[in-house]
Amino acid sequence: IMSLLRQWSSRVFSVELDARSAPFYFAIQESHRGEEVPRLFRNVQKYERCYSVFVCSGDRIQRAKFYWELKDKLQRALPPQCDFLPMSSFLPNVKHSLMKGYFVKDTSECSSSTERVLSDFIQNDPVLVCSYLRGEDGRLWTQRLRSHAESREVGMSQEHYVVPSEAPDYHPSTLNLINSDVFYSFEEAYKVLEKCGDIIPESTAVLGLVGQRPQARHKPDCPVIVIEGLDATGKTTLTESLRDALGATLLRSPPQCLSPWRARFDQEPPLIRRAFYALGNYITAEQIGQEAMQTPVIVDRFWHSTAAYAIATAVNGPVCNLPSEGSEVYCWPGDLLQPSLVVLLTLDPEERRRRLRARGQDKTEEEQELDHNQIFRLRVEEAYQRISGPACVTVDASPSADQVLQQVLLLIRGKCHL
Ligand SMILES: Nc1ncnc2c1ncn2[C@@H]1O[C@H](COP(=O)(O)OP(=O)(O)O)[C@@H](O)[C@H]1O
Ligand SMILES: Nc1ccn([C@H]2C[C@H](O)[C@@H](COP(=O)(O)OP(=O)(O)O)O2)c(=O)n1
Repeated sequence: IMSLLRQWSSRVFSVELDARSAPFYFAIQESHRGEEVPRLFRNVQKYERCYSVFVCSGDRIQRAKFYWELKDKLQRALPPQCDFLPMSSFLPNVKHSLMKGYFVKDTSECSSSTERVLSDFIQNDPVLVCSYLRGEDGRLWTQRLRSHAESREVGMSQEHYVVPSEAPDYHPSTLNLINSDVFYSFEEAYKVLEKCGDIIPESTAVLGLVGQRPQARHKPDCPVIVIEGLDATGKTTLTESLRDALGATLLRSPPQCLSPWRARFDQEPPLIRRAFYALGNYITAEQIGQEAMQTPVIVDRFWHSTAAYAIATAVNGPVCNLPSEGSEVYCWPGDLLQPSLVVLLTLDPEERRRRLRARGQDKTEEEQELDHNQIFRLRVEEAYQRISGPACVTVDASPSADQVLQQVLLLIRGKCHL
């Protein structure tokens, strides 16, 4: 926390207004050089007060857990007139420098209850709280940092001016992706679940199924074909037909043996949830290695799904916020079995919705969000297509099931000499 406070004034702050617009960026500095007030603050009404709350200490599991619960905690404790916007603090373009929090706009008539709640948070929780204060002339804004450690930190109780800042080259939410949202080795994912043992007892059972480390990666004897795509694009239909047409073995990721724990890990923050899915791929890889000694193997979802959903969830806003094409974020893990072919089924949103309705099944929360949030769906699809080593081959899934099957069989025969 001390080193964090030392570099506080080099940090940039961003506040997300909604999924479609660019965030507001601002910085803080000791003296004012006549800069304009950032737009975020120009919109603040006279009677509103603003704060930000960041999670600042604990190990990374504790920080992830605390941030995951923070909005609910704040919402329960603060007056109902408070609005919350997702906020970040980061060192521009410096990996792993992202801290997450919330920007709170308080429109209640009296500030005392909000102040009391925030003081309690500062005393009892691993948070840093900033208050934003409007200067006498109504134009300048200052940020005052308050934390449990403040009394011990010289200089941090002083106020800093809030000034506009340019958008960084990399969207802040891309800074912490590696080994927090997407895992590039068995070891990194394993470590996360190992550290969760005391707070999530189910982790131990999962680690028991995973084994110690993946077998040395060797090229399977028979072709391994992965089918990817959003929910209801026709993966189940196609993978079952491929199994029958090729006399293949059908596997899926996460594997069947993890299904008792999937719902449990779906409730956890991304760090833990994504580590669970990453380990699922290594279990499936083990099964693929076994089966592909005898028959071709068809796999329903694999690493493309794990990485694409993780990246698209971690990065907010329009597709241009994603890490650019060619970024290391899209590279296949060095220790994970590589399929011979990955097919991505795509479908226009209207037809996908029709198939979802026709199936009439319950959807995962994330899939419901896909329905509501067109931009999220676009991010997932774009991330799918940026992953390399192996890259996916896109197939339009709107023709009849048999036509899609024939098209994919052609691809397989071309690529895998079956
Ligand atoms: N090519 C297709 N044309 C029309 N309907 C399809 C096609 N493929 C699948 N379906 C139907 O769409 C729904 C979703 O397909 P499914 O294979 O379960 O998708 P997923 O496994 O990707 O979620 C099912 O009701 C299925 O019968
Ligand atoms: N190999 C996999 C498979 C799924 N996931 C994650 C990605 C999404 O959060 C969900 C999507 O799973 P969902 O159950 O909706 O998909 P299906 O209905 O099985 O097609 O699972 C993953 O991370 N890695």
